Order: sequence, then structure tokens, then C-alpha cells
Amino acid sequence: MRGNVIVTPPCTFRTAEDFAVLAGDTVLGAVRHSTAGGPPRWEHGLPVLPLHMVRPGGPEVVEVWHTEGGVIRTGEHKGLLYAHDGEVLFCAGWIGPSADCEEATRQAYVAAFEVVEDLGYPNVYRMWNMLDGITGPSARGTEVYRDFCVGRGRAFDRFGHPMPASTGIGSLGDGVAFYFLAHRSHAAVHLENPLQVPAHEYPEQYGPRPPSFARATYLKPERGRGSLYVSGTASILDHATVAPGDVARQVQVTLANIAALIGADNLTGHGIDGGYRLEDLRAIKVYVKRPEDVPIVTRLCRDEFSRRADIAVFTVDVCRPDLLVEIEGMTP
Ligand SMILES: C=C(O[C@@H]1C=C(C(=O)O)C=C[C@H]1O)C(=O)O
Repeated sequence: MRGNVIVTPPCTFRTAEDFAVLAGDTVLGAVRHSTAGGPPRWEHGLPVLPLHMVRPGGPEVVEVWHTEGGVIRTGEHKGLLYAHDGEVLFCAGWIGPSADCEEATRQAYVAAFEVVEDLGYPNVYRMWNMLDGITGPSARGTEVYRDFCVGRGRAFDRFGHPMPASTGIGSLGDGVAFYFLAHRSHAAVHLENPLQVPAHEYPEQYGPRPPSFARATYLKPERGRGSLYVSGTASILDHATVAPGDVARQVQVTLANIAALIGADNLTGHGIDGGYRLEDLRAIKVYVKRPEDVPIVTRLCRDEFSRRADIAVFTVDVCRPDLLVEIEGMTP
């Protein structure tokens, strides 16, 4: 509560049953982390992206993106499904298994930027990409993530959009899925981390085209406090992986990275007043590579984040073979 106004967080995690009740009320779109992925589909008249992130028998986590009001309009463009309420655009797409991940990614991202431009939501502030076999060999004999980065980068080159906060993570199957959010009027301020080389400046040892993303994006309203969206963050200092093989240390380095990124010093340096701490984050997603590491990673995260935060843990691959964990979140 702020005064007597109820502040609805933009994103909450729900069970499949809760989502069925909630949909059609204040929902713009949703992402179903479940046992199968595939193209986005319409549910209750809204775009819903199924992601293969859960093993059989595990609980489905529905990530629900809420609208603050306005008339919701929906549509489809080249297989991408979207909903928008006059201020916020939610859009989801599926690249699917393909012979040429680079070209398929380029085309899908071109379609995404066409949606952004056609509908007039120029401030893209958060993107997610879930890649089956992310560090595995691609059909053209390189690596799926590397091919993906080249294709995505070519679409960014063509449209000249600034690079927003993003996640590029593994999934348990069903090709490459992606979704993103864009705002009509609020400026998107993209942040880098003082402890890390900007990802888009990574040296060539990580691939021919560095990944196109910022470490965080602050969505700045005309007045008052905005929301900060933290990219998938891992145990990387400068550009190098820290503590390969040591999951507890990787969690510590990752949390320290996030703390430095969202803290007052870094925000002030990007022209944003104030700062945040780990306990301010909500809608946290934790990606753990090895199933046996889930208990310790969950405990370490529970100790640092607020009890009021939704924390979802998924057992999937991370974008470098030596990374064991990755964490993302946002402020309400
Ligand atoms: C973990 C890293 O990168 C990951 C890959 C991303 C992408 O390609 O969009 C974004 C954030 C992370 O999920 C990193 O390079 O620090």
C-alpha cells in the first residue's frame, strides 16, 4: 500500500489454478513454465507462452504480467502474439527447432522490432530468451547460443534499438522461445555493472558476436519511482567466469554482482536517484544447472532475498558450460 492506493506489482508468479481464475481480469499476458514448450497461444483471449522449464511431476509456475488499466488489444504478427494496454506491450514468440538458428533468430527478432515500431511502443525494457541445448552444437556445427547471438545482433543492427535487460538461458526442450516488454511513454534507462565488462563488449573468445543486452533497465515514469529490471546475472567478473565448479561461491559472486548493479552508487552514476538492495527485489527467477545444487542454491537465495519475494527455481543449463547458476529479478 502507498497511501490508500494499492500498488499492484507488474509481475506475479501463480499456480496454473490461480491463473485460470485471474485471467481476463488484470492480465496482459503470461508465461507458463511447465513440462512442454512451443509457440505462443491464446488462452482466455490473452497471449500465453509455454516454456519447457519443469521436469515431469514438478509444479507449473505461471508468470503473470498485469496491466494497470486501459483497454487491452491483442494481435498477431508473423507468429508473434501480443497484447497491449496503451502503455505496456507484452509480446511472445517461438523460433522452434531450426536448421539455421542464426537466421531464424534474426527473422524472429526483426518481427519483434516490427511489432514495437508498428504499435508505437519504442521503449523495449526487458527481454527473455529460452534456448533448448543452449551450449550444445548447432545444426551448422557451432554452438546454439553463439548462433543465436549473431542472429539477434543482426536484428538489433538493423533497427538501431538500444539493448535492454535480458535473459538468455537454457530450457529442457522445444526450440527457442522468447518474450519481451516495451513501454509507450516511460523512458528505458539501460544500466551496466561496474564489476562486469558490458556483455556487448565481451571479447571474441565467447563467440563471434557478443550478446546484445544491458545488465539492467530502469523504467522511468514521468513522476515518482520507477521499476528496475535485473538481467539474468551470473558468476562473472570483468568477462571471466569466477569459481567454476563451486556453486556456493558462484551464488555469492552473483548476488554481489546484483547488489553492485542495483546499489545507490551505480544508479546515481546512471542518473537515477536512490538505490536498491537485494531484499527490494521481487519476481526472482533462479536457474540452477545441476539438480543436486538446488537445495543449497535455494537456501542461499532465501537468506538474502525478502520473504515477500516470489522465488522460482528452474533446473536448466546456463549460457556458458562453466556457469552453475544464474539469478534475475525486478523491483515492484
Ligand atoms: C549470464 C550472462 O548472460 C546471459 C545471457 C543473456 C542474453 O544473451 O540475453 C542475458 C543475461 C544472461 O541470462 C552473462 O553474460 O553475464
